[in-house]
Amino acid sequence: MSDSDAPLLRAEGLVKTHHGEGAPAHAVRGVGLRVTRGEFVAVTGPSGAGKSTLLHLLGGLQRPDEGSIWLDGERADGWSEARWAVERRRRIGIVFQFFNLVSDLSVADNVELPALLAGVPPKKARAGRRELLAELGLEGKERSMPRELSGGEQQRVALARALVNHPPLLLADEPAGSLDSRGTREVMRLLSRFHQRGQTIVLVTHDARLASAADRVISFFDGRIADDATLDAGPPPRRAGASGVLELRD
Ligand SMILES: Nc1ncnc2c1ncn2[C@@H]1O[C@H](COP(=O)(O)OP(=O)(O)OP(=O)(O)O)[C@@H](O)[C@H]1O
Repeated sequence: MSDSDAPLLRAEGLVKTHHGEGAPAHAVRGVGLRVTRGEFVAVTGPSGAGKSTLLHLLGGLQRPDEGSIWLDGERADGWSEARWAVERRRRIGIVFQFFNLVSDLSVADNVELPALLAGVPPKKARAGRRELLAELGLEGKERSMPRELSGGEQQRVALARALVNHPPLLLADEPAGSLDSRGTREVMRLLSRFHQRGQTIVLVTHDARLASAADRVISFFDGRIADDATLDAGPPPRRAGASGVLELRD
């Protein structure tokens, strides 16, 4: 159930300690966060600060030791694995640094899969996949396998897969972390474009340039929020072209 007055995402008092082989890693040490609909929030900070752990908690990929998470006003931290899996198909799209595409499925099948798993009729899933891949400049690559694509192309496929069910929330974990500067610019441009259309985004990155695409930057340090700043709005996100018609800014 959706509560339109609630922030799209809210977390309170999140704590997560990893117990590996060495000393416990106190990755997230008491974090509260609210993300409203339409925001583009970047979480930046040095390596090991706990950014990815935070994102994994917000997407239900890891469980907090303490604290609570609400999605659309609904308490989410008690959800089962199965429920989180359903919600990651419907309401939370995620992109990762290393794309995590299914290597033995074609580009088309990778993108269609979450739609089919969510119960979208095959014809509609196909149409959604076609539209997104065309929009992302991948219409000629539908039958390709992920290994036949460049890193930048694979990340665009991953973005299409994350957005095929039109989730209100997109989480991105270092989406340009394994790309060259051209790929990074492309990811930045695409995230900005989807944000301009109203997509809510939480982006984890240590790349200040990528973070500058966001309208709010949270600095994460040693498992805590050190700073939370709304950036200048800058130029308006849409401008009138020569025809007077509003165009997306690239
Ligand atoms: N699965 C895990 N098991 C044990 N320790 C972990 C695990 N995941 C993360 N850590 C530790 O938790 C701390 C925070 O890691 P995390 O990956 O969240 O930081 P980060 O800010 O995303 O770093 P980076 O920018 O390098 O990805 C680090 O000390 C890391 O070594």
